[in-house]
Amino acid sequence: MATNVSHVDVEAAERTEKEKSRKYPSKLPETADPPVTHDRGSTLFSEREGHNLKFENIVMKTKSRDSKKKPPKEILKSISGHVPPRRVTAIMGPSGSGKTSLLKVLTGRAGKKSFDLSGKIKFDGRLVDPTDIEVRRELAYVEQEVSIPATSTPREAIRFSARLRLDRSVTHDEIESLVNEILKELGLEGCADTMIGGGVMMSGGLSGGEKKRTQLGVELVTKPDILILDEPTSGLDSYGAETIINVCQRIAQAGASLLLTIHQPPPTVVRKLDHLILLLDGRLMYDGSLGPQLNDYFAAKGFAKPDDYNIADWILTVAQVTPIPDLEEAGFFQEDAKKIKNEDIYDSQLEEKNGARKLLVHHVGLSTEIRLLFGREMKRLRRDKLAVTVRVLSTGFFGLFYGLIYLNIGTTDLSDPLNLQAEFGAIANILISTMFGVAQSALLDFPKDRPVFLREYSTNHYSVLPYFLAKLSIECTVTFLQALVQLVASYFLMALRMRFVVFLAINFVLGITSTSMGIVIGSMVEDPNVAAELMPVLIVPQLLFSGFFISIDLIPEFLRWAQYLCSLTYAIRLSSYFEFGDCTEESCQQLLARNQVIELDTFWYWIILIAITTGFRLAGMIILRGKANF
Ligand SMILES: Nc1ncnc2c1ncn2[C@@H]1O[C@H](COP(=O)(O)OP(=O)(O)OP(=O)(O)O)[C@@H](O)[C@H]1O
Repeated sequence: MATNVSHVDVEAAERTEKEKSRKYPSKLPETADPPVTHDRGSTLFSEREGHNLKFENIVMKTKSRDSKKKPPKEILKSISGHVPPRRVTAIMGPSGSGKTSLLKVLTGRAGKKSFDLSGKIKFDGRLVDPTDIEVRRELAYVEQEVSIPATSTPREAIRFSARLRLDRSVTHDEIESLVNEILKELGLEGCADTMIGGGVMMSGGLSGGEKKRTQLGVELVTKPDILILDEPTSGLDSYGAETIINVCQRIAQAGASLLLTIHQPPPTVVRKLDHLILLLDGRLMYDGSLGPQLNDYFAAKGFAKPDDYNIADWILTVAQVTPIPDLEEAGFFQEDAKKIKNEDIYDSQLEEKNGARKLLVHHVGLSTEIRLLFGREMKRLRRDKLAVTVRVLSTGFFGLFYGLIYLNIGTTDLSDPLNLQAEFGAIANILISTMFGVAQSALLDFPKDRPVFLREYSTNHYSVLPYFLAKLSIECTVTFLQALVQLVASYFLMALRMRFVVFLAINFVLGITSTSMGIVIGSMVEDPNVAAELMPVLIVPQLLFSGFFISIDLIPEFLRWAQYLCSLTYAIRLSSYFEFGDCTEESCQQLLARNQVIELDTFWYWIILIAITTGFRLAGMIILRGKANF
C-alpha cells in the first residue's frame, strides 16, 4: 500500500513537474541548423569559421560621481545569451530595452569611463576581450550612424577599407573583384561612383539606404567570422531591408555568426531570421530559436499568439503591454537567477591566457597608409569645391579689404606715431585674419571627421600618426593657398616694408599653428556647434596677448606666462621686427621695446611657433587616440 501511495505520489509529482515545465519550460528551444547553401566560388560569401559567441552575466551600469544624488542606472541587468554560427540572430525588444547597449558591450565599444561593466564574453568557450585589436579582426561591427566621408563614393569607401585592412599580399585585381562583388551583392552598382554626400555645401548624395549598405560593404571586406549590425534595416523600405537581410543570411550560411538588432521586422524579414534574443528593460526574456518553438514557448507561458499577429509583432506586444511582475510570474527572465561572481569584462590578459587564435594579417606599411589617406584628403579638397572656393575667396576678400583700408601705409613717415600705429595695425589685422580663417575651418571641420576617424581607427584601418601626417600635409597646402591669396590681395596695396616671402612665411606658420590649436579643441568635442561656441576660447586670449590692444608689460605678471602659448604674439613680434627693425626713429624703437621684440631672439620666435604647433598636434593626437580606445 505504502508502495502504491508512494508510486502514485511519484507519478503525481512527475505529472505536476511535466505540466509545470510545459507551462513554464525552463530550457529555451535551441535553434535548428538551417539548410546550408554555400557560395564556394565567391569571395564575399566564401566559407569561414564562425564562432559560438556567448555572453554571460553582462551587467552595464552608468557611472555616477555621487550615487546618492544620482544613482547609477542599470542598463543591462545580468544578461546571458548566445549567438550561434551559421545563423542570423536578431536582438529585439522595445525601445530602450538595451539592444544597442548590448551590442556596444559585445563589440568592446561601451566606454569604461562612462560605464561599470562586468560579465564574460566567450568565442567557442575561450574568454575574449573585444577591445583587443586581434579580437576585433574576427568581429565586424556596423553601427547605426553612417560614418563615411561625404566626398567618397561607395566604390572608393569599400576599396579604401579593403586596401588598408586586407593582407598586403592581396593583389590589386583581387581587391577590385571583391569591391565589384560587394557593390553587386548590396545593390550598389547603380550608385557605385556617386558621392556619399550629405554636407550642406555639397550637391548630390546617396539615399539613407544606399549609405547604410555602403557602410555594411566597408565592413564586409574582411570577411568577418562574426558580423554585428545595429539596426541595419531601420529607415529602409521593405526591398532595401530584404536586400540587407539576404546578404546577412548568405554570410551566415557561409559560416559566420551574425547578430543584428531590428525593430518590428516585416514577415518577409522574420522568415530569414533563425535565432532570437529578446530584451526587456535590460533583462533577457528569451534566447532561442525563432521557429515554431518560439510560438510554443510563449503559448506555454500563457501568451499564445493570436492568428492575426505575426510572431515578431506578438512578442513585442507582449513585452510592451504586459506588466513586468506578470512576466516574472510567468517565468520569463529565468537567467536572472544565475547571478555568479562577475569578472572584468574587458581584461586584456584574457585572450593571452586562453590561447586565442591569432589572425596573421600583414598590414600595409606606414607609407601606403599615408598615401591612401592623403589621396582621399586630396579628393575631398577637389570635390568639396564650394567649401574650398568660399574659404579662399573670403580670405581674398578680407585681404583686399585690408589692402584698401591701409592703402600705401608702408610708404608713410614713421616719425609720426599715428602712421606707425596704423602700419602696426595693418600687420596685426592681416595676421589675425589668417589665424581666424584657418582656425575656424579646422575647428568646424574636425568634429565632422571625428566619427570617420574613430570608426576607421578602431577597426584597424590605420594608426594615428599617418592620419595626422596626411591631414597635416593637406592643411599645409590649403593654409599656404589661403595665406598666399590674402597677401597677394593686400601686401602690394599696403606697400609693406618687409619682404613678401617673409610675411608669407610668418602667415603660413601662424596658420598651421592655429589649425593645430583648432584640432585640439575640435578633437575634444563631438558636435560642430559646440566647436563653434568654443571659437572665442581659441581667439580671444591670442588677441589679448598680441601686444596690439595692451602692451605685454601692462598685463599682470601672474598671467604673462600665457603669452608663451599664443602663437599670434610671436607672429606679431616677428612681423614687427622685419617691418620696423631698420627704422631708427625713436617711436619705432619704442614700439619694438613695448612688444618685447629683441633682434637676437627672432630665431627663437620661429622655434617657439614650431614648438607650439608640434605641442598642439601631439595633444590632438593623444586626445583622439584616447577617444578611440573606447
Ligand atoms: N550614456 C548613457 N547614460 C545614461 N543612460 C543611457 C546611456 N546610454 C544608454 N542609456 C539608457 O540605456 C537604455 C538602453 O539604451 P539602448 O540605446 O541600448 O536601447 P535600445 O534598445 O537600443 O533602444 P532603441 O531601440 O530606441 O535604439 C535606455 O534607457 C537609455 O536611455
